[in-house]
Amino acid sequence: MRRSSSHPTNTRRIPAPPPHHNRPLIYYHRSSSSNNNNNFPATRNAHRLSPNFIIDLHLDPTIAPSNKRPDPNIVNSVISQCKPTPPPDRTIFPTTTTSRTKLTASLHFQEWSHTLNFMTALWELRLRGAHSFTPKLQSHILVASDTEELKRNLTKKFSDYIEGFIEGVASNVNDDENVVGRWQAKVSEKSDEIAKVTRLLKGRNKPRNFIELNERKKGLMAERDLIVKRLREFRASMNCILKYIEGGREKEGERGLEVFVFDGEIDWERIHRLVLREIRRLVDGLPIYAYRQQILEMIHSKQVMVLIGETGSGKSTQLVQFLTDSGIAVKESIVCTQPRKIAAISLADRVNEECRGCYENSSVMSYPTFSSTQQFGSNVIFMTDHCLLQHYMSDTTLSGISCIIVDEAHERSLNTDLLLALIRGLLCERRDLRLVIMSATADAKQLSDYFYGCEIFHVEGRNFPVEVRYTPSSEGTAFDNVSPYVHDILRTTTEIHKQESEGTILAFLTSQMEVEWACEKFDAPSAVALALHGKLPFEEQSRVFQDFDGKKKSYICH
Ligand SMILES: Nc1ncnc2c1ncn2[C@@H]1O[C@H](COP(=O)(O)OP(=O)(O)OP(=O)(O)O)[C@@H](O)[C@H]1O
Repeated sequence: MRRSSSHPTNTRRIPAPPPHHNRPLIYYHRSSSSNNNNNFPATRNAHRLSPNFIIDLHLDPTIAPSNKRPDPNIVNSVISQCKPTPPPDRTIFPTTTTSRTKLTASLHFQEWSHTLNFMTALWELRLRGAHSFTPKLQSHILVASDTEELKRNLTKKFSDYIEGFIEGVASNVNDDENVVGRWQAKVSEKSDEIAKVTRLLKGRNKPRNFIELNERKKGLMAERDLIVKRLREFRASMNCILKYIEGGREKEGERGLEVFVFDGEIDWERIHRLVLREIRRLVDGLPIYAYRQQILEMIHSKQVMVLIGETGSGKSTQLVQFLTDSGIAVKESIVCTQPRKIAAISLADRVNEECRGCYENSSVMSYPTFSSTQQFGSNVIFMTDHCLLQHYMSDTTLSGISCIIVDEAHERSLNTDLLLALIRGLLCERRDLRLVIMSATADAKQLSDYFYGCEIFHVEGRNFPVEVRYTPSSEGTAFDNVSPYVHDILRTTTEIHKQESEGTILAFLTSQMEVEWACEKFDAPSAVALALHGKLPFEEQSRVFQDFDGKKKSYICH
């Protein structure tokens, strides 16, 4: 039978804890140079007890800048919100924060029941968005049933939280978080519109109106289908997490390929990050998200596939994450090649940002240039196709790689084509190696024919309204040694910046000289012009990602 809150079997029992305080006692760790090297103020030593349990509160260093000492008031406010749970016997704030994960405070307890309540309350508050600390338990008295009890409590909290999202009811999530509810409302809205258009189609229409209405209906149905698919993906992922934390419980319906493969003890911090990333994916609504399970099923069952999706559909940033989550990179790396260094670096940065806390540190890397010392130790590596070719030269089996994604295949550069030809030869030798050829516009049939008639998967994209504006050309011939059209582009770019309060402009010119001239002449107080062409050194190219005091940007490209 479950024993009461104390631990009668504890032979190291120390003096009884002080009565519970209304407010926690607060101590600061002293530096090691202090005369009193026991870390507690001498006057308080009477209260000092070796704690049976410690809850360390860690803060993600990416949330709190590393040079800033955590504010004790924030911790105290969190502690006060954990009421009616008894507060810790002692709270200690470290004075230095050098670790990668910031230790913000240590909460000391003597009683297991108080520790359990506190841990549960802390996680509940975090799930409600009240704080960003990760509570980590240190137990000086190891009792197996304690661990089980804590796991049961946290499983219940997390299950309620996740089920709140799945159902799309705001019982456990607030209105802002009720993203499923909002998308479901959108599905109903689209269905109503479809019904309205269907009624109009049944009436008398001129042929032109009929065609327009029919097109509108098709568009609405495609939009609704995409939302329904995204919701299905979201539920599949949430069910997968639920199944894991609840120890293999099958959820009714919606069984498909496991989108997450879990291993070992539950890491609650990671689970929370995964849930938050799924919510973000649902909110962002990238088209590829709607096809995640279909794509994964194809990649897991076939060795090669061609993936075609419109620009911005999420191919480069999402596919590597889907594959990592589904377990393809457990032992070996997924390599995604890019034709340009800047793309390899910026994609790695972006993916790292999106999946912060979902994988181990250094799980996503970029190798923009080749080095013979490079290892395939990360889950995902973005590299230039040239870099992968160099690796092939030193190891023609490409050991350490489980999946190669050749991105931007339509560019058909010498490196890309050579790489594809070499991988084609390797596929017969390494039956475990998978290849995905990705592009927005490549000739999919040609690529499929070359790769033994492999499957082609199309990701239907989102359409955005495009407004075409014609600018009357400047009269006369070239002046200032540049063509009149460059003056026109400069004038139009400046005008758009004056009219629009936000947004970035991409302008394409035909030579490096024109780009440099345009950047020099660009003059709009609220914006900066940044050159982007292949001959720029990498540091200069990277300027496009910098922030210029919140000013809008124009990328003048060649
Ligand atoms: N560095 C970034 N900063 C902000 N948003 C980004 C960044 N990179 C990508 N995104 C967002 O992610 C979305 C998907 O980008 P991604 O590169 O995965 O698309 P894609 O289908 O590979 O496009 P393309 O065919 O042009 O390579 C973009 O529409 C954009 O909203």
